[in-house]
Amino acid sequence: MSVGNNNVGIVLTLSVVVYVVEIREVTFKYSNHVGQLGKLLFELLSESLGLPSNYLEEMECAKGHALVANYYPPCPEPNLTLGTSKHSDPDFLTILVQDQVGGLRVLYQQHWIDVPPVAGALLVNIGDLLQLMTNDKFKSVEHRVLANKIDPRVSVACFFTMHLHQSSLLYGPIKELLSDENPPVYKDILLTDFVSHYDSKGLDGRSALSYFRL
Ligand SMILES: O=C(O)CCC(=O)C(=O)O
Ligand SMILES: [Fe+2]
Repeated sequence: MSVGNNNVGIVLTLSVVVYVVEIREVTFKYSNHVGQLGKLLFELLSESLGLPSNYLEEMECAKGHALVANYYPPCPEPNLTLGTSKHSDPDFLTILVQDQVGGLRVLYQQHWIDVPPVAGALLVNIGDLLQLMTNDKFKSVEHRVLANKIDPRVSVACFFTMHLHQSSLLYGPIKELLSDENPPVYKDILLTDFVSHYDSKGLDGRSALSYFRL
């Protein structure tokens, strides 16, 4: 190999390293910001339930989050490919940023409704665990993603979840929300119960929550 080629090799390697470091920094910053936003949302959600504003944070709902980047290659026949199949998120809350391509749909009254991308907007989904804690007051929406015929699509989901942490807390319908008219419809569970059921069930299109109904 000539000296010239070596130089090109070194420049390319350096560019890749700089690029990877930049991606790491951007990801780290985004993770911090979205984590703060999650904390604020849990405060507002606690208040909207008539609970002290730190209630959901005390329940460790904001303690852990995981970022997942999704890439959907284009497909000439979107109906013949999976995209993301029907599911509800197995977490407390999800904050999603999607690009301008579209394809996300939510199930509302047995109909699939498009969620059109709005520039600069974040999308917030209630997850299964918050549905369980609120005794069905908040709903973990079922959704899916169709691939686009022409354009690739990218989204980044931030899942507020304790899947990656150990927690000995019990999660069940919040006692302060229960009454004779609103008895608990779910068992109290450990997060490990939820995670092992979710993992063993697989992506079969059915909610993991029904397993924990009383
Ligand atoms: O790509 C999207 O818009 C949503 C992806 C999703 O539902 C998920 O990762 O749980
Ligand atoms: Fe999802």
